[in-house]
Amino acid sequence: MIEIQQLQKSFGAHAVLRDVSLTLRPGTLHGLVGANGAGKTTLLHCLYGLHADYRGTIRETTGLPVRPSTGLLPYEPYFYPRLTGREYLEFSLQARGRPLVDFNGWNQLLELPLDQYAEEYSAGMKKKLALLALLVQPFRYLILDEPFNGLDLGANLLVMGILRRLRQQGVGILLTSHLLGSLTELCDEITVLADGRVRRHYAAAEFGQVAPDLLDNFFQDKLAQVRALLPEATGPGKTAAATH
Ligand SMILES: Nc1ncnc2c1ncn2[C@@H]1O[C@H](COP(=O)(O)OP(=O)(O)OP(=O)(O)O)[C@@H](O)[C@H]1O
Repeated sequence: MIEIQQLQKSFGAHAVLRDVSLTLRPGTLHGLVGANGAGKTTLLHCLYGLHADYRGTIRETTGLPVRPSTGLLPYEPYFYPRLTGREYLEFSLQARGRPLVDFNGWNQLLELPLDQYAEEYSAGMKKKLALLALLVQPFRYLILDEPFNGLDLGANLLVMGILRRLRQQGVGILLTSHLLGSLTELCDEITVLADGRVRRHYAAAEFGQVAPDLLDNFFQDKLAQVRALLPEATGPGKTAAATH
């Protein structure tokens, strides 16, 4: 199990994470929700060791370091120029000191042109390639930053099926998404971040409360402002906006 306790991370004077504690258990899917800028990516980067200058503790309860047993799917995967998809996969394995494997089985699912330069892939294809690089390796934990973002409908369903299967095999998966429906369908628990803190942690039985809470806590005043900016139409065939 990975335990994050009282995590604090700032960029200069900007305190992004003020006090965040959560756990990632093997064999569970843990969803992380929060508004744009809430600090989700920052949290994942601290967890993966991309930021070292945080306060608080992040530890695997066995005492082993987190990084060697963890794979990260970045929000926007980056690929070196003039590297084919296949070469990127090979590089990913070599960087971890793993032997090369046959990519064909997984790629029959994701259908990427592996002999084309990765930098020339579409955004969705880049996401799939970064995901493929994780799927061909054994990891105890996966950290997935917006795994559904940019994927087509079929790939979304496929990835959901893959994540369920990995969970069943004991992998602990922490993922961010703005697609609340996907998270409630998939996850065992959901943590909502706001103001640099855990606003609330939800067990699966409480998922029905996530959307109403988000609406109540964060958006009710904004919806009132939308109603003020776009008043209800008054006459037949007329819009309020058109009367301005
Ligand atoms: N390298 C950086 N330098 C300075 N500020 C940063 C840096 N990275 C992130 N931030 C700031 O930290 C805050 C949290 O950013 P982060 O990317 O973690 O949010 P997020 O919850 O993942 O947002 P989104 O839903 O838009 O992806 C933002 O205000 C952002 O501007």
